[in-house]
Amino acid sequence: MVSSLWVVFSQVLFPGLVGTQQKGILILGLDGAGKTIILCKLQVGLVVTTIPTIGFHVATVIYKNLESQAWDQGGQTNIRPCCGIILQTQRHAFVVGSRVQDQIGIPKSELAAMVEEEELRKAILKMFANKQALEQAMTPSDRANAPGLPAPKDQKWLIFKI
Ligand SMILES: Nc1nc2c(ncn2[C@@H]2O[C@H](COP(=O)(O)OP(=O)(O)OP(=O)(O)O)[C@@H](O)[C@H]2O)c(=O)[nH]1
Ligand SMILES: [Mg+2]
Repeated sequence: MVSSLWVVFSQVLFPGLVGTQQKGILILGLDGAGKTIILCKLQVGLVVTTIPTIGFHVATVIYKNLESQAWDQGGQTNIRPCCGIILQTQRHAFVVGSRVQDQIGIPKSELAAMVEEEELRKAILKMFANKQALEQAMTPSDRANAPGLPAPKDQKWLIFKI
């Protein structure tokens, strides 16, 4: 069963999709942000117990006219070796936790490394502020303005709560 999260996720990443399409998604973010849970929820509609991802976790999600291969990169994994995958992947989602303590560890270097790639300079970065159901969660706009998330130069970016 595909969850309503996938409807949000796919519409944010691929607005106005027409006809049957195959698309790739790369999910990046700090360790513990909730990337693997999101991918499992997208894939099987269930919230599962996770362990930290070492390397990549790859899953195919099929919903209506969209078949997507999603790459979930462990937050402790160096971004550089995966640049080839980044460049082949049509869309990129950056997940941040929305609790104050999620700012510790700062995704700045990860994000900076990503947007520094020449091919991604003109990309629109879609960021997902996760853990919104928690009482102490910051709003997406507070999260976007919080320390540690640089406003990338010349980079349009959008933030969505999940
Ligand atoms: N309350 C709450 N907890 C969440 C949410 N998403 C993830 N978590 C918790 O955050 C922890 C880490 O989730 P993961 O999905 O494993 O995080 P990850 O981003 O894949 O982490 P790495 O694989 O280390 O990069 C788990 O204990 C989850 O239960 C959420 O939306 N709400
Ligand atoms: Mg993981």
